[in-house]
Amino acid sequence: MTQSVASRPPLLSVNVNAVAYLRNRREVPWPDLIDISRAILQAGAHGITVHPRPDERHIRFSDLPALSRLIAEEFPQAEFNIEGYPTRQFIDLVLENKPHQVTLVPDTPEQSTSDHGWDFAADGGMLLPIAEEFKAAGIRVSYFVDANPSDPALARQAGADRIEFYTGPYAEQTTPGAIAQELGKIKDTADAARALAADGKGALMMNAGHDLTVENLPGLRQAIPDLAEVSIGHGLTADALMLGFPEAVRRYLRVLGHAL
Ligand SMILES: CC(=O)[C@@H](O)[C@H](O)COP(=O)(O)O
Ligand SMILES: NCC(=O)COP(=O)(O)O
Repeated sequence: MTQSVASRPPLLSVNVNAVAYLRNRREVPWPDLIDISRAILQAGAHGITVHPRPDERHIRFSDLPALSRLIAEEFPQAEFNIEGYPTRQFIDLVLENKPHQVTLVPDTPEQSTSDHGWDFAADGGMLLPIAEEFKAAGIRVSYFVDANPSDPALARQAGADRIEFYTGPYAEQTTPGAIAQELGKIKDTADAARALAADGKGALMMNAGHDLTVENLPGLRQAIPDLAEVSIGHGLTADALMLGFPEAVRRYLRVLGHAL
């Protein structure tokens, strides 16, 4: 995962929360999170994302060691990304399971899904020592952000290696004007992130995720040609119910511009 980003399409990290959610409907071990993650990576996805929540309604804390082992032992080129709100319990869980990347998300425990990025003016001071703790353990730190041009600089001050655009507001638009307006905000924020390269600390790389689909990915790619990575769960899993995971992964890889 060390290639220059400008030279290649965004990497695809598949969020397997929805698979765990389905498994948890019953006291049975299927669908098997590890078998499905293996199939996703064998089909060419570049990584696996999980977002354990405090109530363990989908990913259980006990899922993390086996996922971490799967990637380390069978797919050493792939990336493991753990997302979540940095309580002490979450921080320790991440440090124990050593993902390549942690994505810090400002979700409260009762939220049904993620619906906003960080307010760095309020939370930046709390986040910086947490980012430093992860970085000292060799874990890259990404922050979930809204499309707001003042946020990349604040994210960097809070210790970000990367930002992840919260793409929900773009994905939910249905008219060309509203879509263009959201993409305009994303482009302006991406410009602000790129401009930080001039500060001598290197570029702040950009990820994106939330409600991305084969339909809305092309617009996002045009807005951020140097997007490093997308994490996709709900839409890809919905497609996989029709196509199977390997074919759904290949479909997303093609849309992202990867040659298969
Ligand atoms: C940060 C983000 O947008 C995703 O992680 C999303 O929150 C997935 O979580 P759920 O699967 O619980 O909706
Ligand atoms: N980081 C965003 C993510 O993992 C995917 O979320 P979604 O595709 O399930 O909305």
